[in-house]
Amino acid sequence: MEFVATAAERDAPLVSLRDVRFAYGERPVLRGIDLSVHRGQVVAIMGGSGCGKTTLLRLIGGQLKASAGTVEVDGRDVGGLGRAELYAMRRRMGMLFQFGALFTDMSVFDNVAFPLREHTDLPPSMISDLVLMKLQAVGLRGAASLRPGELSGGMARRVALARAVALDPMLILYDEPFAGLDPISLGIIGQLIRRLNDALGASSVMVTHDVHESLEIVDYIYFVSEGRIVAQGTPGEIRASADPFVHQFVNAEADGPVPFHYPAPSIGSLLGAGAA
Ligand SMILES: Nc1ncnc2c1ncn2[C@@H]1O[C@H](COP(=O)(O)OP(=O)(O)OP(=O)(O)O)[C@@H](O)[C@H]1O
Repeated sequence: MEFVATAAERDAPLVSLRDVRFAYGERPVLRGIDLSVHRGQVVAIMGGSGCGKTTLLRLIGGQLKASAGTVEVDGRDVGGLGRAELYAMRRRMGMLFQFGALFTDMSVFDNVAFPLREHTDLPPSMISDLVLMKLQAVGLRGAASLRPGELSGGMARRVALARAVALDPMLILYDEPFAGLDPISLGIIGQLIRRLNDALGASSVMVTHDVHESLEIVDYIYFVSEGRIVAQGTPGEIRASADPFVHQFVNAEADGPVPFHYPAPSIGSLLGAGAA
């Protein structure tokens, strides 16, 4: 039977988090997150170190389960999926992990072919065509036979991008896609993230510290602090915002609402503790 999406289903967000809470053991990390990613959008999640951004991506990707609240992707409650359903859902998600994490003992070609070989029964000739198309899309068709060790950091990130979109995902999750890149590579990766998203008709969620690059390419930004969304808006709204949080991020200020120190007892109490 042919499945025809209703207008309401087409307009519903592809990703929807409602009052999501999560703790590692006793330690609460997310304290009630509401967030939506509409179809076709590229959305950035920003926040200080350790505020729970990667945890949010893992919840959307189904690697973690929320302690409370719901995480829906394409109308399905990710936390309620069985193993086989989750596997099928993940096949429709592309993931770019921190620093790309290519397989160093495989060629560029084999790295990009990996998800196709894992998840499909396509014949080698078709896999080859698809891999070369993805490498062409990131400008690296000529580098197919190289090993990751022979690539610059920016090139390696582009290969990781090609691998993340090898299966034409509906949703692409990026964890710090700009980390460690020089300014030119950073611009190239930003443009590729936008272009691949639009060419594939996908949606993207990107965890990043890079506010300036993000403002150039995303449709919407969420700022997370202490487990909550503290600010959100389109790039235009963020640029015009007088919110102290947003201001601290946009201007890369060390002092502001985002604490510099990991929570700890006062140094005075610790220094005094050893005194006789
Ligand atoms: N497996 C784990 N077990 C226990 N605590 C964890 C685990 N993973 C992360 N944490 C803690 O949960 C908090 C949120 O971690 P998370 O990686 O989501 O933050 P982040 O915002 O992505 O940080 P960064 O920007 O520094 O990568 C951190 O304080 C971290 O120490």
